[in-house]
Amino acid sequence: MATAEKIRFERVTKTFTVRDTEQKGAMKEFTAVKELDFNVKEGEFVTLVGPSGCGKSTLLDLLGGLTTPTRGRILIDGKEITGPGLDRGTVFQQYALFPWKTARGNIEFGLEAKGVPKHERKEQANHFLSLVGLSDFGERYPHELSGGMKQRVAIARSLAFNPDVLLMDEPFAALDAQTRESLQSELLRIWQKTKKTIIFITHGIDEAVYLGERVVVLTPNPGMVKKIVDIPLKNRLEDADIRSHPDFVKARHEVWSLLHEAEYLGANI
Ligand SMILES: Nc1ncnc2c1ncn2[C@@H]1O[C@H](COP(=O)(O)OP(=O)(O)OP(=O)(O)O)[C@@H](O)[C@H]1O
Repeated sequence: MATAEKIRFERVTKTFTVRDTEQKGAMKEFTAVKELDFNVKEGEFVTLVGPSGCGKSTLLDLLGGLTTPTRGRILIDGKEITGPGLDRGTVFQQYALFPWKTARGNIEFGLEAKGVPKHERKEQANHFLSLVGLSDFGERYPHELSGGMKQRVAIARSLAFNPDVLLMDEPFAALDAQTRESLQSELLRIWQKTKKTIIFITHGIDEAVYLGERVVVLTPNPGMVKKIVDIPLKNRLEDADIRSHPDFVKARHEVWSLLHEAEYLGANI
């Protein structure tokens, strides 16, 4: 069971300078996320939901070290994030694979950059191809793979870097419903095997509840933590129809209700 603290958001606020549409030529401050203050435990799977524009990607950029907080700080293992690092891997909605490299080549690329010798690269690529169920597809190029397979390669590539934390930005949003469901359970399986800490952004309430041990619900404009909902679901993988289980239905309803409170009126969920 997860115990040690892995990530800590300390009153994190991010503002952007934007054009003031009411005053020609003037600029103003726009607060994307405000006073985020919560912790993620080592090995925990946390999902984040909120309406469009509530700052989910901003939060992930901050975690990835691509931008820095305007106020507050984010700590990983007690150390402040000051930039990108191999301790964090990101999987995006678009597969971002190199089209000129095979599935295996895409996975090996990160290992090569890390200076892993050739024979070890091959072994590790085999391991990760098998982990994502693509042992027979290593020599295929991205255009020869389905959307779900491409996303599996992207996950394998991120895992090959052996990051402590996996950041996932709506990774299954572009997939059809059936492929999405099968990748969700595959991701749970991978998480159980690898024990990574996962931060997963989604628009899907079902997805958030199915995957997350906790769901962080964000408010729109600015993005603040509305509530962190515990999802005490057991047997997610063993129960083929877990989404019909009363505990799932109850948790789903709680998140749904939060996202339909007054401040979300007019927001695009
Ligand atoms: N570089 C930037 N400059 C100015 N404003 C920005 C910048 N990046 C993001 N924003 C604004 O910050 C807010 C949060 O954006 P962000 O992309 O994080 O939202 P999101 O929750 O990921 O949205 P979606 O669910 O639609 O992907 C938005 O209002 C966006 O316009």
